Amino acid sequence: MVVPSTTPVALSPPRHDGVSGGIPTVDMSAPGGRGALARQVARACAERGFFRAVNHGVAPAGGAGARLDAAAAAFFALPPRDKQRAGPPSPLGYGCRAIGFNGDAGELEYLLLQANPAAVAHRARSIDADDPSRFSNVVNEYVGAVRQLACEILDLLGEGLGLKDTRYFSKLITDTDSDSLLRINHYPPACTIHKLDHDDQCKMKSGVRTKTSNGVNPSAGGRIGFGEHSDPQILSLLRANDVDGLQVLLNSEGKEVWVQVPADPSAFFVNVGDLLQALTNGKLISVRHRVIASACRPRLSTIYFAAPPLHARISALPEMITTSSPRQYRPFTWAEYKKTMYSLRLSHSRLNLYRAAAADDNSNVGKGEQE
Ligand SMILES: C=C1C[C@]23C[C@@]1(O)CC[C@H]2[C@@]12CC[C@H](O)[C@@](C)(C(=O)O1)[C@H]2[C@@H]3C(=O)O
Ligand SMILES: O=C(O)CCC(=O)C(=O)O
Ligand SMILES: [Fe+2]
Repeated sequence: MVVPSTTPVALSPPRHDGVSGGIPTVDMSAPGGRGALARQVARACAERGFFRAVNHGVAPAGGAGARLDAAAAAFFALPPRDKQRAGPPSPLGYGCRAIGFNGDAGELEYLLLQANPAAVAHRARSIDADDPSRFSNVVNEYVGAVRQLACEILDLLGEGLGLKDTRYFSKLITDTDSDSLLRINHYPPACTIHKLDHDDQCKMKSGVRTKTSNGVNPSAGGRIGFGEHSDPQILSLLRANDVDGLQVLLNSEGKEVWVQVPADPSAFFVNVGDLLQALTNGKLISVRHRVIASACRPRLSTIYFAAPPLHARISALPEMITTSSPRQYRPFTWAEYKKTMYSLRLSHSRLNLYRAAAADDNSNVGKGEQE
């Protein structure tokens, strides 16, 4: 059962195996050898669907990450009218408060970009009109670095799971037609004076109306920055500044509890997406997470969503299917899954619509079923 509260559980002290407060930490440069690292990554993704990657070698201080953060901060500091030129989100582009097409909303503004150079160059024209290549160079540099880390983690997973083709997952996301995204979220401070600024900013836009979202009452203790959901893609890599807000839904002694993820600007937070859960026949779990944006300072986060090409067939790998672990999901394409996901609310457990047992009855798939 989901604890119906925005108050997360307290953290417990670190365990000997790198798990602190239920959140595993993986040292990507640990000396223990590749086999041990692969097992650690696979274990974290199987037990939690989530881990904190440290010493990853990407975006060290002053590097690609810092340059992207500076470009993003400069964009979000622009007057509302200038930002609106990069919106409304289609779903790509600049968005303010409204998330997706079905009435979800959060206390944030964002840029959502297709993570390939041609698409970034095109979008940059409306994001940095003075010098579009300045913005696209910074984004492309970051995407190149973070994609490399995503591939490394996916290869470790391939090894840790004992796949015949250990590079199966990483090949999906390096295909030239890969449908990966980069999202930059800016959560304004929750303090009243700034909140008014943000209200003004969002009023400028198209007058999008939103239904109450996510089934969570923000007055129960926090402002919903980004409502509860799982990420639909293969793997997500998140980096944020030093402002807390991210929470993950973890299982603790048979109960589901929201756990606060302490901010760590030097780390990447890695989470398993729906497609990886389907490809591993449910062995790895697509973790549900959300952002409670109650801090008095702005939170800036950047998420790389590693995805396959639209035509990729998502079917559990043979090694993941055994007599004791029969096929859980029917095969589908990423294009088919995307269509379903855009017809649903943010919090929907959309992968359940593809359960093998439910496959004979496809009446709910892609028809905008609401929870
Ligand atoms: C409400 C929605 C927004 C979303 C598409 C969806 O219909 C359901 C999934 C949402 C999500 C969550 C993770 C990522 O932030 C995102 C870009 C994605 O791929 O799926 C968003 C979508 C979005 O904001 O467009
Ligand atoms: O902004 C964050 O910290 C997380 C947002 C998120 O989960 C998402 O954009 O999918
Ligand atoms: Fe997410």
